[in-house]
Amino acid sequence: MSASTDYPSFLTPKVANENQSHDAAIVVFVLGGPGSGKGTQCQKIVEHFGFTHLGAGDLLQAEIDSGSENGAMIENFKKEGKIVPSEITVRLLQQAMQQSENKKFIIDGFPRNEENRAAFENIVGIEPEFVLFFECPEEVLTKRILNRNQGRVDDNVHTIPKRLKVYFEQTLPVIDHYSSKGKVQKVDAHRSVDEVFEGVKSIFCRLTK
Ligand SMILES: Nc1ncnc2c1ncn2[C@@H]1O[C@H](COP(=O)(O)OP(=O)(O)OP(=O)(O)O)[C@@H](O)[C@H]1O
Ligand SMILES: Nc1ccn([C@H]2C[C@H](O)[C@@H](COP(=O)(O)O)O2)c(=O)n1
Ligand SMILES: [Mg+2]
Repeated sequence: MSASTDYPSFLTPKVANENQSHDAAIVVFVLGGPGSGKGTQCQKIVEHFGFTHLGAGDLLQAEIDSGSENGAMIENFKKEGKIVPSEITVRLLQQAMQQSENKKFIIDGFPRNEENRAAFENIVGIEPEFVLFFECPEEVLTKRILNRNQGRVDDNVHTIPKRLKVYFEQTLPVIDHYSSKGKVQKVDAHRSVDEVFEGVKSIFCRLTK
């Protein structure tokens, strides 16, 4: 799969159920622990497969930066490693999807908990095509985050354990949910960026058959 115009067949818009029209969006959720490489790999997926990348955390950060009325509350949740109320995050995702001319989205860092998942289902009404899951040991996650150096308010020894706790207690059950529906595509993320992307590519290519 080389050019971004060379889309695999599963990306062709289709009618998933009676509530979805022919031009319904295609959604892939991207999950994994904090620092597992979701954002890094999403950039590469965009380049190779022509998706639009929507980072839930990035959209929330943009709300903070814009000085919106919810900004201070969102920043507090982020500092404490907590999940922002789903209605806010889902509305931001929905707006970004509606404003995009693309209909193929990788949604990174979402759904982080059961409330996120239910809100997306109720408000947006689209089931993910599949869920890409980056699996990585906890100690590697911590090292990567502490080395990230991007000035994030949550990349510190106070917040990292809280983020990991939320991941294990709230996000893994969401992954289990999709796993029980046969929708999870797991990738070993404890390898180099290029090796991880080889795994990602093979998943996209396999799903075209
Ligand atoms: N395969 C890899 N090997 C080593 N370092 C990596 C790898 N993938 C990403 N990194 C680095 O690890 C850090 C975290 O990566 P990234 O920001 O992509 O993770 P993330 O899953 O989006 O994290 P978060 O959930 O906190 O947003 C970055 O500094 C990135 O450059
Ligand atoms: N579905 C989401 C995604 C993110 N957040 C908040 C809490 C996270 O710690 C922070 C950063 O997200 P990341 O960039 O690590 O994906 O944003 C949330 O509340 N709900
Ligand atoms: Mg990220």
